[in-house]
Amino acid sequence: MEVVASAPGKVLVAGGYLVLERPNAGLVLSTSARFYAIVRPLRDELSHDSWAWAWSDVKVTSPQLSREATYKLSLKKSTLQLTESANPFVEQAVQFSVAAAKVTVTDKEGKEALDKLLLQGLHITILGCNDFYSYRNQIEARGLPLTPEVLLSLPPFCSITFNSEVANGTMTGEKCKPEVAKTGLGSSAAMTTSVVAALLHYLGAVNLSCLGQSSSGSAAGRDLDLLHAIAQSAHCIAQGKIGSGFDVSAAVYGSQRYTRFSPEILSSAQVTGGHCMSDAVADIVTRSWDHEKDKFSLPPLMSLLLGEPGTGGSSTPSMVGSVKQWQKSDPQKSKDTWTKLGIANSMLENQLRNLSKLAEDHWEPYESVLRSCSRLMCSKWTEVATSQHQELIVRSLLVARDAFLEIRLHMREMGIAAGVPIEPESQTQLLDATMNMEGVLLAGVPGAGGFDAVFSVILGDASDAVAKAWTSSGVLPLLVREDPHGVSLEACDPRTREVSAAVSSIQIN
Ligand SMILES: Nc1ncnc2c1ncn2[C@@H]1O[C@H](COP(=O)(O)OP(=O)(O)O)[C@@H](O)[C@H]1O
Ligand SMILES: C[C@@](O)(CCOP(=O)(O)OP(=O)(O)O)CC(=O)O
Repeated sequence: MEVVASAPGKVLVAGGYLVLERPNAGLVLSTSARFYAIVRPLRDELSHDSWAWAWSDVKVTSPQLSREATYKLSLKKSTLQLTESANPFVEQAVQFSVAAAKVTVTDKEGKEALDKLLLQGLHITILGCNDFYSYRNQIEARGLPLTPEVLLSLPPFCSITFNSEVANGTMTGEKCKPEVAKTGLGSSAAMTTSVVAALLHYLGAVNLSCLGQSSSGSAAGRDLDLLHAIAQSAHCIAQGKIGSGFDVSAAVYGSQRYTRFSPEILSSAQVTGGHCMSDAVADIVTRSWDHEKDKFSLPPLMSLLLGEPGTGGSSTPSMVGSVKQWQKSDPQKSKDTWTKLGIANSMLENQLRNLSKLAEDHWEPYESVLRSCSRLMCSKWTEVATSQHQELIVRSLLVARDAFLEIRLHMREMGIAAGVPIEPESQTQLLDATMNMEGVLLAGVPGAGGFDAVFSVILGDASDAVAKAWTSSGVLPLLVREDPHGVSLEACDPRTREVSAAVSSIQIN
């Protein structure tokens, strides 16, 4: 038996920093970039004395990193014997998932099957879509143009390039491993979630075959909540800190309006540091997880485009630290900025929701006015509204833009006050220029901000023109798009799918 599960990467379009504190919300879009985890047994046959084994084996294969790690798994404690950690996210995902399966699979038949699967050993293969990684340097080094077509020509699940050691801390005298050059889509959250999903399904703790019918309270909804609790815990322990968790939530449930869980939920898992797995997991699964994930995605005929300006990387934890420091040192001003940001975030959300509703209720006028606006700069949008509904639609588009400009303004203010480059000048120029292009609704820095990436929300078919304009100004347009689906059970190894797609395209040609 083989189980393949996948989970998406994310883009936080609004709510950066604020989402760290309940009850502020973040608007997060999940993407077409996915991590895949494949779980199969290490051995098919078990010897007659296997029932007495205290240990089984786990092998983790990462073809893109040309890495293979093997571990001994304690069947009693659900812990891996670690001499040197190779991939803390996967290691924690394995420990938490095995412990969760033991805690939740309680029927006799299920337990017997679980024991057998564990004795057979676990072989986990991990694959991340190219969209998670930055290829900008190699493209430039080869003198190729910064176009999506060049990215498309890369083989799927390419080997991963590392940032140069100089860029990664050796200058400060620390000896550290080279870091993967990333695009900022939340690789650790998508990877952890895919591994937890594949393992929990493989071990019989959840059934991911009927995810289509998930709603809160349904069996599929409860399975997703268990998967979320385990993935979130494993992710926090591996990361050594508790962030807002919007990345894991998007990897599990897809695009959403997210309000964080209370960090106290993870206090016992944190105290044990993941060493006494069964106690930690028994505690985690009985806690009442209070994160909120309301349905939210882009209205129809709007698409998400990401670009890599390639001016360097930013460190989210240190930016968060500086913002928190500023909150302490200037409580009055920071509260004021956060209140304004909160209002603007809600305004943006409400307008996007309003547009989705208008599309649902008045599809024809919606479609025609969005198509017209997609060919014009925003200053001309009001001119093309020819009915009352279209006027409402255009008004809503313009209010959404204004709310977003307000968000950018206060994020910049916050960056200046905290002394961190949340929307640095080079990004401001690019974003202003982008927001003035035909058919562009929004352009901003995702998540914590910084130099690494920009996103844009674009009407109708205007994305190609924006991508071309970005290419000519040295910004690499990425292939990734919004895809509201969260975690998913896959029919097969994605590499075989890519091969059959390639074969069929050869036959067609
Ligand atoms: N394709 C892959 N296969 C296996 N491990 C991967 C792969 N891509 C990334 N990783 C690992 O995932 C982790 C990503 O962590 P991090 O850099 O903190 O990610 P992020 O900031 O994107 O969440 C690293 O430990 C890295 O080695
Ligand atoms: C500041 C934040 O609110 C948003 C950070 O968003 P990013 O998308 O920038 O995240 P990373 O992938 O961790 O770099 C921190 C948080 O919510 O945890």
